Amino acid sequence: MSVSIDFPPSGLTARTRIKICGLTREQDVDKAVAAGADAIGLVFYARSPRYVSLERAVQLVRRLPPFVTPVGLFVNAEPAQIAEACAAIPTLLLQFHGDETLAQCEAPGRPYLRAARMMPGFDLLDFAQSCSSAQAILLDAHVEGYGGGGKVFDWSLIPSGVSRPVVLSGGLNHANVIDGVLRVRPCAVDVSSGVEVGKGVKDAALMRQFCEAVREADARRADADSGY
Ligand SMILES: O=C(O)c1ccccc1N[C@@H]1O[C@H](COP(=O)(O)O)[C@@H](O)[C@H]1O
Repeated sequence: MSVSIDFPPSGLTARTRIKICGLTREQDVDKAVAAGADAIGLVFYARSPRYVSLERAVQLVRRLPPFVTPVGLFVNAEPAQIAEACAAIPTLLLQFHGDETLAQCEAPGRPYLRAARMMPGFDLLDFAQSCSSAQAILLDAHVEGYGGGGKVFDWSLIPSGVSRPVVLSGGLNHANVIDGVLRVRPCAVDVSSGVEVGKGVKDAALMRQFCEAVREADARRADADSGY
């Protein structure tokens, strides 16, 4: 039986969720949670400078309180690697950031985010239609090496009427995220480079400033929506 999930239009989203990605150290997990992250990203892509082994990821996930979601980021991974991660971390939400097919995204049987690498000419409407089982489409800049490049893409490339909720990503930081939330109205934002002092090394103050900026954007958005 196929199940279709109805999602709230972005205007009804109570608050913009925050994912902080590329964590490699316990102290950064604690600080991300304290700053207000709803999700933390664990990069299982071996070519990334933010790569964590599964053993390390399990240690990091143990730090999480209830209701903070661990997200496993994969780039063209072998099914066995994904299955092993799902078994070791039962609450893992999957993020596919490579060239995975729909069948490969659905095979683990877990909720997943599908990354779209935005560039002029990319048909996001068609892409979202083809990922109908994705919990959300994560919009990132098209960069060499698949992602985590700290590059902002042209938000005017996002058409209206995308058929899945969107997560805004790509070069976000505390200075530009308010504009991003107000313009794109995503269900969530995702940041990595913009809260780092070194690859995989996060900064407590930058994470806090980022989360505060998102809350500020939500307040402005609520005011705008209520006609203040
Ligand atoms: O973080 C990485 O190293 C990475 C590697 C391969 C694919 C994606 C990766 N990170 C994701 O990229 C986006 C944007 O990150 P940034 O804020 O521009 O640095 C984000 O979704 C990360 O999860």
